[in-house]
Amino acid sequence: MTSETPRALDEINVSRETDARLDAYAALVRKWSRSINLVSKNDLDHVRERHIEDSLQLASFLPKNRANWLDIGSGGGFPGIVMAIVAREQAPQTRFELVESDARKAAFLRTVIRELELNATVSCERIEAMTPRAADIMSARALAPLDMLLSYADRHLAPGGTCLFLKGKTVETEIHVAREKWAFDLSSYVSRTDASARMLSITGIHHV
Ligand SMILES: C[S@@+](CC[C@H](N)C(=O)[O-])C[C@H]1O[C@@H](n2cnc3c(N)ncnc32)[C@H](O)[C@@H]1O
Repeated sequence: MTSETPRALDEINVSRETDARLDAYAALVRKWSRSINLVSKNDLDHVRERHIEDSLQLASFLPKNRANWLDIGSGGGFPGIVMAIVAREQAPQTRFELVESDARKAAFLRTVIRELELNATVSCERIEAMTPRAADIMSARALAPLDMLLSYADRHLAPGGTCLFLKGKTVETEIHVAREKWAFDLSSYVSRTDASARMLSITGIHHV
């Protein structure tokens, strides 16, 4: 097993305007969930606590300078839309691309981007089929095991770029398996929404 000592994540404060946008986004998730499956039925009354707060943990990694942020397997927009909402005020020079292969979810994401006036686009494609993006930051939540995410990063991350992955309780095993194929620098952070989950920040990815 791997033994990176997880650290604590910084507390995130958002303005009243950003908070209102996050609430408007949660309302859109609930509305569209009547026809498409964006979050589980059990989570519909807890979108803010279970999905938005979890995604918000990446906000302290918003870049200070102009940057391209690639969120893959975005689904209903976690964490990509949440980051684009925070960035609208805190890092407006950051441009987001959300990759989602399901056409109905991609249509939902485009609606949110339009209604909340976000600096983001949606690519309705499979990540494996896309031309390399040279992203400064790549994020993913609940998409694939770490070794697969690193193969996507190897293709789509710019040199010196950073991956931010929200991972559940299998994280230690996933890190162990990934280390058989990949060398990388890892910082691990304890999730504020679930003590057994981790936020991973990964740089310097290359094949072993
Ligand atoms: C389990 S959901 C997670 C969605 C979101 N990230 C979240 O945390 O709620 C995974 C999403 O990734 C999309 N997806 C799965 N494989 C993909 C691929 N290879 N390329 C692009 N999107 C993919 C699916 O359509 C689905 O919406």
